[in-house]
Amino acid sequence: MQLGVIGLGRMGRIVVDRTLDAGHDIVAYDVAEEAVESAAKAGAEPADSVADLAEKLGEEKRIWLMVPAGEPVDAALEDLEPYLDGDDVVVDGGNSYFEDSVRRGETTSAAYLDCGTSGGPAGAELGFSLMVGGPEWAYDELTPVFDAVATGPDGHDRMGESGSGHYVKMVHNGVEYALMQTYGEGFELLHEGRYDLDLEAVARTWNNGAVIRSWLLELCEEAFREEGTDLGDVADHIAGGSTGTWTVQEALEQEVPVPLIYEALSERFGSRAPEDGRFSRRLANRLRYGFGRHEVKRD
Ligand SMILES: NC(=O)C1=CN([C@@H]2O[C@H](COP(=O)(O)OP(=O)(O)OC[C@H]3O[C@@H](n4cnc5c(N)ncnc54)[C@H](O)[C@@H]3O)[C@@H](O)[C@H]2O)C=CC1
Ligand SMILES: O=C(CO)[C@H](O)[C@H](O)COP(=O)(O)O
Repeated sequence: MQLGVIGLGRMGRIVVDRTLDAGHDIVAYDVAEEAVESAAKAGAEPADSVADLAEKLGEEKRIWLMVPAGEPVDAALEDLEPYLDGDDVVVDGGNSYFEDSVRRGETTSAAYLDCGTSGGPAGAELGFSLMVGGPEWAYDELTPVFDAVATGPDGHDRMGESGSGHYVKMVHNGVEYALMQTYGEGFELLHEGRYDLDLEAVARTWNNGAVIRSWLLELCEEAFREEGTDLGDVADHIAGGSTGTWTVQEALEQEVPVPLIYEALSERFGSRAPEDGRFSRRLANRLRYGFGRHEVKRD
């Protein structure tokens, strides 16, 4: 299949590499020229604008957006719109707000798939977990691409109608915040508590057979190994927060209690006020590098 990929950063580049490896033909565009050059070196056909990308694609266009959520998605869709019709398919693989995706599904001429993507740059070799919303025929049509980008056929599924993919990913991120918070609290107690513990050894032991083993706990182990058991100069500051905020807003609207997700979100907001460093938040700061290659804020 021929696929256009717009947005060649940490995540989009993985979409390019994995689909090329699976034998698909890629046309690649990014506002950053060096990202396009690098994708071309890997085997993609370079495009120098969204219009150029659309013109290089055949009659039935299949396009994957992997740009930051919000205005960049609308900008790319506006440039694509003159080239699209109902036989085309556009996938938004970023962390877009689900109501934006519903709106875009209604206003874009192509079939629109909202695709929640999990696994992060650190999971590139394994492939991603993909949560897809939108028209069934478009999901079926893109299945060979989803097979390549995901861990395999079990790593993606159609969640339901338009918006449902990004809705599921939003809640996934709320869970991610709460898990990070609870690991942080446990390790903070162990760090401040009565024994002089090697936290890398604790995490490694837990990761081998314990009930609470997980990929995030493996990333805790990696953080202690690379930063030291006291996390060295990792700052008490957690960035991000948009998907967690949407999760809490939606929970309030649905009258579903989500106290753990709310507490995790408020810890992030609290971390941005000047105060004494909190160990749990410093660990969360470092874990975001582990799974997302987000910048580690340092003192
Ligand atoms: N990094 C992560 O762990 C994950 C990120 N995501 C989501 O995936 C999307 C992309 O994230 P990353 O790759 O991490 O971001 P990134 O910042 O590494 O890459 C974004 C790329 O989009 C390009 N870009 C921005 N505006 C553009 C436009 N109008 N036209 C063409 N290119 C444009 C930038 O030059 C950059 O190369 C975001 O929505 C993010 O929330 C989803 C899951 C995990
Ligand atoms: O979706 C992701 C992981 O699943 C991204 O890494 C996202 O950036 C995480 O959210 P935040 O930036 O609010 O920590």
